Amino acid sequence: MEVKANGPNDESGRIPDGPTKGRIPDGPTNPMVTPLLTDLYQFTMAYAYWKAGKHQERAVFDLYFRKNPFGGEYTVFAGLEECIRFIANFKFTEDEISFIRETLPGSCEDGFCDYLRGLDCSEVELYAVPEGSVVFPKVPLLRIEGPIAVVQLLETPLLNLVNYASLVATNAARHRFVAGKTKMLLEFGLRRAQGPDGGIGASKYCYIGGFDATSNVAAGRFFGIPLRGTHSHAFVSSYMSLDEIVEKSLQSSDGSSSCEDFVSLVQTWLDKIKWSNSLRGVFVETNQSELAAFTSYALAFPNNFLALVDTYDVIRSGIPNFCAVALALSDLGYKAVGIRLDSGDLAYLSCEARKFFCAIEKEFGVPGFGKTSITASNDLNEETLDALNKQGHEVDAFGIGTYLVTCFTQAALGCVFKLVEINNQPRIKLSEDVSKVSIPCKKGCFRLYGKEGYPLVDIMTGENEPSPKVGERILCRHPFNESKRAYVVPQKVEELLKCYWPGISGKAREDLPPLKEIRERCIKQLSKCVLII
Ligand SMILES: Nc1ncnc2c1ncn2[C@@H]1O[C@H](COP(=O)(O)OP(=O)(O)OP(=O)(O)O)[C@@H](O)[C@H]1O
Ligand SMILES: O=P(O)(O)OC[C@H]1O[C@H](OP(=O)(O)OP(=O)(O)O)[C@H](O)[C@@H]1O
Ligand SMILES: O=C(O)c1cccnc1
Ligand SMILES: [Mg+2]
Repeated sequence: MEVKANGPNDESGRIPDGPTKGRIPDGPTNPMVTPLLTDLYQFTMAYAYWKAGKHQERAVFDLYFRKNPFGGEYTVFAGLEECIRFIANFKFTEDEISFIRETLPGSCEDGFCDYLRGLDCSEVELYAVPEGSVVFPKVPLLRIEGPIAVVQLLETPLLNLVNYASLVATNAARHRFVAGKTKMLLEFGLRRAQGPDGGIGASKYCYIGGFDATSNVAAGRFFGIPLRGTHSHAFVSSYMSLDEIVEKSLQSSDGSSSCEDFVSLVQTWLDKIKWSNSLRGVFVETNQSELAAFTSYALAFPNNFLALVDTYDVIRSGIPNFCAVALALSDLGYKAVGIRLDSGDLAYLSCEARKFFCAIEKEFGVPGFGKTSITASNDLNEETLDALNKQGHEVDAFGIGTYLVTCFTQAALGCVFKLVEINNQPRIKLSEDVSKVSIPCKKGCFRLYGKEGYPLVDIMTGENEPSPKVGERILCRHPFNESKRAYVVPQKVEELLKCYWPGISGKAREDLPPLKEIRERCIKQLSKCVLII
């Protein structure tokens, strides 16, 4: 079979949405993902297998995790597309083979280099749970079967591609759960992420986990994730006074007229607000450099005016200044987007901002002004979101960075890759810690659904055991806890492991869906699971 070298199929170099049926998937998104992105011991074992003439023995490995992260009850599986891109394009370059020859401790026979030269994943079969699925401990996310030496080489990269992806997608899903369905969630983590791949991966997998958009421009381009952003404190503090604004004219939104001095219009509005019945006394003099920054930003983006209002004083300066600019825009037919709060008591300030907006709507008869959007950011995480909910707040969108992308509360998911069968013989890894004992045999994995269409339980069966059947009672036993067992009569049985890489077996291959579909799967599954947790 023909296997393509790393790199996208698309000649423009763009990463397309997802490979179509029958086509060799493009190479990994990150060009550092090569056959050398593995641990040295995979190569020493591969060499020893080869030397012993054992390398072609057919092995089955399961990739799974042992415990849900963040002390939670579920995990979102992510990273599959990158795994398939990797194995579909698995091929050593001459340079890589030379490096391995020099690197292996002691001697490395030429025959092994010839073996590596001819190696690809055509004899490998990879079955997986669809990406974006809600998954549970011990049930394989991937089942990889093939000649033991090559599958051994895949262990580390597959774990690398699945572990963080699933962890951060789960973290995103948890933030979504606390924030609620109606809030806009923005991933702002690139500056705090663990390097470029951590940043790109976080943006992609937080989107799968239910975030709406990212500030990461590269991720927007690679994956088509919606891009959103505001501006920073630097933009505000870079201005000194309104005199700095030289080009003051602004056309109305329908192009029918032009305001020659938008700055004066803003000042007039600020005065009107200051002396209005309902807002008189709320503020005295606002910060004029902040007003200059807002005015200037509005002149640049009259259709997308969003202001960061906490550089000096949110209530006495930021909000009145924002409203003056927004009302001036409104005179010209534009609708301001909203504000961002990045410090202080976000619950209190968001409520005060909402009151101010509602007062403006009433006072000046601007329909919809009370609903002006409020974005909050600054070290947000599950706990702070929960605290804000409990206090009551008026935030419409949350921008979340550090805690989300670094998975601050749990460093790794802890997926493992275990040999469960070789030459059709089961294999087990024993441990004093019973939760670490591997579950032997090549398995079938099924999700059983109840009457209302809700998932009840995931069950693993030996490959040669009969599969669960709709309407037939089946005993489901916990693998390590004898007392946990239940009879289930499934109303629907879903086979969890699907063939994503058939090698040369001739089996049908599942399509890799576009990112949006993966995200929809995740959101749909979580809406069913979280109800019953
Ligand atoms: N009402 C609230 N309830 C619970 N946590 C909140 C609330 N408002 C803000 N927070 C959180 O409290 C923390 C405040 O942090 P910190 O004191 O470092 O920031 P700040 O002083 O407001 O802003 P900065 O230092 O960035 O100017 C942040 O994690 C923020 O998300
Ligand atoms: O707080 P996070 O969840 O990581 O979200 C991203 C943060 O990045 C930006 O500012 P930055 O933190 O760089 O500067 P600041 O702390 O002065 O706001 C932004 O204003 C957020 O505060
Ligand atoms: O656009 C923003 O407001 C933004 C982007 C990244 C980090 N903090 C904020
Ligand atoms: Mg910050």
